[in-house]
Amino acid sequence: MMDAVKVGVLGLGTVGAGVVNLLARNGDEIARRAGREIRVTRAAVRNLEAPRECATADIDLGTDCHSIVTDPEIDVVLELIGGETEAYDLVMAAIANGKHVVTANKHLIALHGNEIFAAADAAGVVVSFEAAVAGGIPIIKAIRESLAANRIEWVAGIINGTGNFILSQMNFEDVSFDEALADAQARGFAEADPTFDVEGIDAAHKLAIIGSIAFGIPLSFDKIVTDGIRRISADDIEYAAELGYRVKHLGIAQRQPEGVSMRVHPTLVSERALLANVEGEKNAIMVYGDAVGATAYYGAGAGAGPTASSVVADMIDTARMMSVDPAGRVPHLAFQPDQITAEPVLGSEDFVCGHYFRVQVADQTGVMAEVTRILAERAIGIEAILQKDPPRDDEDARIIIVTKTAKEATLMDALSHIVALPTTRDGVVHYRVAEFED
Ligand SMILES: NC(=O)c1ccc[n+]([C@@H]2O[C@H](COP(=O)([O-])OP(=O)(O)OC[C@H]3O[C@@H](n4cnc5c(N)ncnc54)[C@H](O)[C@@H]3O)[C@@H](O)[C@H]2O)c1
Ligand SMILES: N[C@@H](CCO)C(=O)O
Ligand code: NA
Repeated sequence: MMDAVKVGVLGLGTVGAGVVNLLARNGDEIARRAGREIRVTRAAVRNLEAPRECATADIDLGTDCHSIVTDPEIDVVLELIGGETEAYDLVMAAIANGKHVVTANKHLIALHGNEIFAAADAAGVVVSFEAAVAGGIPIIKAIRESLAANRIEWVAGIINGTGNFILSQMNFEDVSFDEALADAQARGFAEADPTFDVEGIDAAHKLAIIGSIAFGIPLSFDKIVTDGIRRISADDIEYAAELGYRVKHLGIAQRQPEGVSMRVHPTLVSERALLANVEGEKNAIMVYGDAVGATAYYGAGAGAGPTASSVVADMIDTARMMSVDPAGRVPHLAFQPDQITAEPVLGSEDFVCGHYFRVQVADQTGVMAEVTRILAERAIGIEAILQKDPPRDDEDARIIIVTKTAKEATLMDALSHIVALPTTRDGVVHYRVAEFED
């Protein structure tokens, strides 16, 4: 066997400790797969006295990340400190020093990946990031390699475990949003700053990576339409259920007639669809390729073991292709770097999908006819209608409508006219609807 691959780890928290433990447990078998031992020789931590979830007796432990990324003895750097600025400086320094890098940091890759991969290509090193999207689910490898023969039409998934956990708790356990979030934090799924989970930012980081490797476009985090789960009400979850839908928080990257749409938002999904039935902190992603059709990937999107599973798989890949001519390696963003082309990324006004909306109106004859006339004038078809009494008010009625596919700008124009009717009492609640072929 060849010499051991020497690994320096930055950050020994949940994922870092998970990696050390996994290598300790399965190291022999991993070496049989990789063709050489993968050995963590150094690690940098913030506080040497803090308790660790892994054994460190065989690791040279220090507090200076920079001395690891510049150490001539280190072959591969694992960036597991998280965050944006410091991680960026360390990863760029590691690349400049000829190190291969493995990271679980979606924030870093989504915002700085274009620059990081260009630097890595120029230096002849590899930066791997399977753990950054959907933790233990091998979705990067699936899209980048296994589906490489396809023109990918769309990818849709539950890619934030915390958000899905909160929605499931609200749905089945009848707990409040804040209780469910506190539970997710206690269980260790939530980001250090949980607004990243709740506002959809974490999912948008992951979707930027998915969209890029699916369509061969640059990472475009700033163009993703992003909406979180805070505004989802128990009433709408109930009305949606009556109409045969579940409200899920999805990331969707889709080819549309005028470009690609990339969006993260609460979405009504048919209760029969696979994605509607993914509960708790689990992640699931569907990828539709023109040759293969719809494919689905399900599993743990977070946690020490699942995330370490992807980090170590990337280390095995790295160990195998360290000796391979860089031109023969799998490109970072799935397409050859000179073949990545910027396609128009659509704004929400250009999205074409079904829509759910709820509006409160005076409970009088003719009001429903007015609302449906406004939709018909714009050729917006109706899929389903529900009328409900609002809580604590018997003079009003709530109208809930699910439309057929319509351009969002057209729907918004209709809603502005509906809001302007003298019989409309209250603002409009609006969600997008998706139908996925399983
Ligand atoms: N935990 C998960 O389930 C999960 C899943 C997928 C991806 N990730 C990503 O993996 C990365 C690590 O996440 P985590 O959950 O292990 O976080 P964590 O907070 O448990 O661990 C990070 C560790 O890095 C240390 N650290 C921070 N700055 C440092 C520095 N300058 N020098 C030395 N040590 C430093 C912290 O003290 C901490 O122990 C993040 O990018 C995260 O988004 C985590
Ligand atoms: N906070 C993230 C962790 C995994 O990326 C989630 O809940 O999915
Ligand atoms: Na993954």
